[in-house]
Amino acid sequence: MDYQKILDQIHEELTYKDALGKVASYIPELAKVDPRKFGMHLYCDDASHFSFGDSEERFSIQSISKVFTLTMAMQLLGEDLWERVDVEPSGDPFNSLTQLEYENGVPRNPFINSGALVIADILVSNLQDPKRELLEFVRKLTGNNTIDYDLDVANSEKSTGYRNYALVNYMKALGNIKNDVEPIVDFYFHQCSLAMSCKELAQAFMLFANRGKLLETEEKIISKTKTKRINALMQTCGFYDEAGEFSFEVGLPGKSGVGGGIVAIHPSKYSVAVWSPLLNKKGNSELGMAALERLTTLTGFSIF
Ligand SMILES: NC(=O)CC[C@H](N)C(=O)O
Repeated sequence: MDYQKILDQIHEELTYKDALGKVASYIPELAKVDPRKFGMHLYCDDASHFSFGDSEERFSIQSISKVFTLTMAMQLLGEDLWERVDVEPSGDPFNSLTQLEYENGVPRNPFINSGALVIADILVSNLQDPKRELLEFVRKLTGNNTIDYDLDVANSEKSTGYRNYALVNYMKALGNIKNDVEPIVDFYFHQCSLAMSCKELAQAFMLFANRGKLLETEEKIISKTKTKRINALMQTCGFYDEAGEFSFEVGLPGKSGVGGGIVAIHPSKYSVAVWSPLLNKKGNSELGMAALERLTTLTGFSIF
């Protein structure tokens, strides 16, 4: 498969000029990002790399970080985790409060904000220094020790993160949060501020395309069963109330973030990341979704 040729075609076909989406502005620091940015990186299971555009420029990975924290929490708690968070698509926006009301404070899944905040609570309970351990985990997956939090983004979100504070407070009132509110949201805003490039995200997510092992060393990070479950959750819940649309158009497990990044994997073939900060109304990258639709159409392969 000539992946570079396919990526070049995608680069030629798609431009920010045709996109109707908008850069996220509810986190003030994200509003400063250049809307013309567009990059894509595909990492193949034979260790070859293919890319175009701004694929090596770091951006705020935002909700993509929820896959890393879920992986860490699954390692720590095993099956007990599912008593605190469910595994069903929400059909609601990522920051919705309403479902919690009639579902007793148990979030629908770990990829909506409420679910990720419960995961953050679990990591705060079980780890000495969760921010450092998350950083170490992501650095290990990428083999890159320069990956770090963007403190301007973390502080910016903290200053406007009323909904996330509300979600934690509400779940605490309903008994599904164990720690104080502040350390949980502090960890959550940091995880969302992780700055990574498409190349680094594709490297980090290869684990999920490679049955839980690092590609370079074959070191096992998580079991095949956990890998299967994380991929299933990305497939059904990775795009909030647009998870069906992403499955329909692209047909791969994936995860998006309001920084404009999307990562997807094709088990036993590749991991791929794309970045364009222009978001559609559901908070997913408009060009990113289009690029991945073209990828599975032009290659003729998806998981379906
Ligand atoms: N969908 C996202 O990427 C949302 C993450 C963002 N930090 C928030 O909590 O609102």
